[in-house]
Amino acid sequence: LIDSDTDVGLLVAYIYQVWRRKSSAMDAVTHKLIFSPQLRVPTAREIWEDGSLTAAAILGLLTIVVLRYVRSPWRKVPPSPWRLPIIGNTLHLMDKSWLLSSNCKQRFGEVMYLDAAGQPTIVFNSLKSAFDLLERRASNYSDRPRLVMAQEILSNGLVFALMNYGERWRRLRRAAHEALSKKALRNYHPIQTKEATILVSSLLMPSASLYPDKQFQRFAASTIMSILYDHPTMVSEHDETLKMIEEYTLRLSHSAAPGSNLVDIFPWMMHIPERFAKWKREGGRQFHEDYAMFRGLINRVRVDMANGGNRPSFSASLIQNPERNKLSEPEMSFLVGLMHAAGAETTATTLNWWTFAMIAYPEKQRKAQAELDAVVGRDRLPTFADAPCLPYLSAVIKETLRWRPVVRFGAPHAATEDDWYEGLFIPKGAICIPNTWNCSHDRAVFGEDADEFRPERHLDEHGKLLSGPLETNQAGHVTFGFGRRICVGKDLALDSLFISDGTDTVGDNPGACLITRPAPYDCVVRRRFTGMESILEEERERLEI
Ligand code: HEM
Repeated sequence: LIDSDTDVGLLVAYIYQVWRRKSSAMDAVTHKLIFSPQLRVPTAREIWEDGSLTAAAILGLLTIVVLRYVRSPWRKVPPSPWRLPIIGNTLHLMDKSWLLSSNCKQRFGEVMYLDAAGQPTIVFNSLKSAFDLLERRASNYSDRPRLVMAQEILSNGLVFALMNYGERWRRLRRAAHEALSKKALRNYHPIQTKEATILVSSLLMPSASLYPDKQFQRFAASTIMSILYDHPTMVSEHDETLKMIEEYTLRLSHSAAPGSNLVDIFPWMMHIPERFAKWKREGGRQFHEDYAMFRGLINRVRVDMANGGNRPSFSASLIQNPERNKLSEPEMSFLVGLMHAAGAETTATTLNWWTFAMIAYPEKQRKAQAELDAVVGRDRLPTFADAPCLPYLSAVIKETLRWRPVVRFGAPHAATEDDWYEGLFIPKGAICIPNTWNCSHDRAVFGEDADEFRPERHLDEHGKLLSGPLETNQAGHVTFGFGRRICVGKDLALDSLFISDGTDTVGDNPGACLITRPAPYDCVVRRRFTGMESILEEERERLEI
């Protein structure tokens, strides 16, 4: 009979009454509630007039409150900084440099709790905690938090990366996974090789900017557009299609940023009729425009295929398997469109950090060049076939991704059910954010020199690339996220990074930065040996650039 805090409270009140042997009214209450629901419940007036009954009621209520407090799992949420009324820890969440500081981890530990205006939020500050939950208990941590503006209004629920964990996400993930499988990726190697040749040529041009970011942006955007839509190589960043897609990417990332829309803080605003909410009308109009753009791009591939074109592309592989993928037209259009948003900027910024690392650690640059000279020689450009023989270069890429992860905080996951981790309570619906920076600089995993750029940490004593835990999420690939929501374009990104590495770079180190992209730095790109131009020229002719 006694199976809740209320029952215990009632029992305490009843015992008190029996002890006082006074009130028959209290007997009536307990009898009614526990034994015989037909009995009459005393009125509030009767309780009020019977002094000892009032005392019993207060005692019962106090018992319930104390029990609820003592037993509440919320007392066991992870350590948390002080909170302000109403907004809770919102200011802490917005202070990214504080979240990234070692002070934050030292004070609040590996798993930290923040209350974002009533929304429970968990930050994972160590690789172990992020891995234990987001990866090992992935079935409970693969959902995404609700983003009303970015997902519901601007995208009609179609942004795959923001989708709730469920049937639709699974269907889209399977389709994306197949179109980006290792086998499918081989089809894109010629595109990546061609783009890498253009990149190296443009970096070596005397007019090239001192800060190579523009070239990296063009390379990444053009590569991904060719892979997605078989789009012709983009010679400049002023390409019209590219501009439209980049505007979409910007809109999506702005609208998904925390605190940028009132409707995300007060989701009830979603019920305001459109005629009173301009933001809703504008969002709906924008959705239709974006859909028309993405649909138009896919239709171009369809027309090309109907005319006998058989060049591989991400869109073509989705179009070819309509039965298997079971994707509707809007699902397909937004899935392909998202791939650009997710893959272009991330790849370009990683290349920028790679250049920065080569400048800051010239001895590592020399080592990678020595490996290239030994394996590839000086009379041709490296190819994908060389990759297995270039472990040091692969380690350099892994280390770049670890040392300066382009996304300092991984995409937020959400807990589907209440959970316990090492005695700490993680409530259902909590937003779970991996602090990628802290995870990839975790001294418990990477040692005391975690802040150093040291590609050797990914190699064994014979210079071979380590497999096992290092090959999985435990090291270089933390930057790609965790569990079932891990980046679906990871292998494609690694291929693009591999084929575009390997130029000679010197310059000034502006010091470590906290922001995602390095601050502009001076950099000179120069050829390492004579004859380089003619090799590039031959390659350009072969690839018909
Ligand atoms: C260096 C390059 C890249 C980095 C650092 C990166 C990083 C990430 C991260 C951190 C996530 C979130 C994972 C999580 O929720 O735990 C993610 C998800 C995703 N990435 Fe990437 N990414 C890169 C390149 C790419 C490329 C080239 C593509 C597409 C061709 C891509 C497509 C996606 C998609 C679609 C998702 C959403 C997955 C889902 O929610 O199920 N990414 N990426």
